Amino acid sequence: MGSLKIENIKKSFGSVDVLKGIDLDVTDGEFVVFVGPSGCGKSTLLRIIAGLEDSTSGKVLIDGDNVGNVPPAKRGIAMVFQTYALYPHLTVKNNMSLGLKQAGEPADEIARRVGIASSMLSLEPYLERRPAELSGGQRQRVAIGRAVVREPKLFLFDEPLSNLDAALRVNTRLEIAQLHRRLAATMIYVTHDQVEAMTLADKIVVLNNGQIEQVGAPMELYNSPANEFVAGFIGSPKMNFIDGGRLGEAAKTIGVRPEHITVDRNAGTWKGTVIHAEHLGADTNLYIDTEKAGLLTVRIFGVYDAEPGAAIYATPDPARTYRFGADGRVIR
Ligand SMILES: Nc1ncnc2c1ncn2[C@@H]1O[C@H](COP(=O)(O)OP(=O)(O)OP(=O)(O)O)[C@@H](O)[C@H]1O
Repeated sequence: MGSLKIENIKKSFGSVDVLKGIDLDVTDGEFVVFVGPSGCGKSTLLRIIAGLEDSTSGKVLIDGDNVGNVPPAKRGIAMVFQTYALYPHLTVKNNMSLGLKQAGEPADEIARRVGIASSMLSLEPYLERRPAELSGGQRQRVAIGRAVVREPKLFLFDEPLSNLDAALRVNTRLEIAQLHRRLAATMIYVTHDQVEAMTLADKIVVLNNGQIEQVGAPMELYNSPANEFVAGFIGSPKMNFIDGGRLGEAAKTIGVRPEHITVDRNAGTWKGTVIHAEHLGADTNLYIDTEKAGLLTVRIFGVYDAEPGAAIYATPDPARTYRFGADGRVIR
């Protein structure tokens, strides 16, 4: 079991309110990702769940028990950090077993759990190596393995992939997704990378400035963002925001994603000029300066040849256009 409930968690550092009342329910087995811009309070919230930081007020309940006075080691959680935090003088095997030895687990049980974890994470060839003899991706797998052997109620990941290069990030992301499926464990994962959030999460919690902006399944946030912040944060390239006044609309802002605009050389809604084309192979990102709607990013599937300076028309899909009020909330 590994359910988590967070009730009205607030945290201030001196006069700075870093978390302003967070409520959240995580059910057993769920993969929940905290995402948000730098400094929004993601790591602080994770550290409060782990017990590494005290909240100023509010409650954390794990499997229904208030863990306010329970030290980190007794909360049934295992945490994986960005920096791996491995012991440099211990072998991979001993890095993974140390916590269990300290907890007094019998040797055969330790061997069994290390065996399972190292096979799951393809670490068998490296068990006798020290961290310095491993690549960054392998080190992070050891750190994850060390968490797995503890069989925790809750896994907490604090930006575990951010020190890896792009290719390794994709591989390790896949491994974490598979691990979640195999263990059916509850995982809480912090990242500022919205692609990681979209691909891993059952449920995404979008944080901004110490508050939750929206909680929902990845496609729910993509299709039905509650407000301008979430609309702009989820999706890449970012949603285009156009001043409603420019378009003669009552809404303060009109939003349309780059992939929901089509282009044509001869006719369309907004006449403009190609500023730049980015050829990504599978898609093309076009930057178009339009008279009516200003600068737009348009994502076209496939190759699209467009010379800077060429005249072009952009047409938004009216069914995929969002309207936001002065308070930033979506108008339905
Ligand atoms: N010990 C501390 N003392 C004072 N301020 C702190 C402390 N720890 C964090 N903060 C501040 O709290 C805010 C939230 O920090 P936190 O690390 O939770 O953000 P984050 O969303 O995880 O950011 P990042 O993505 O950059 O890691 C920041 O403004 C940070 O400067």
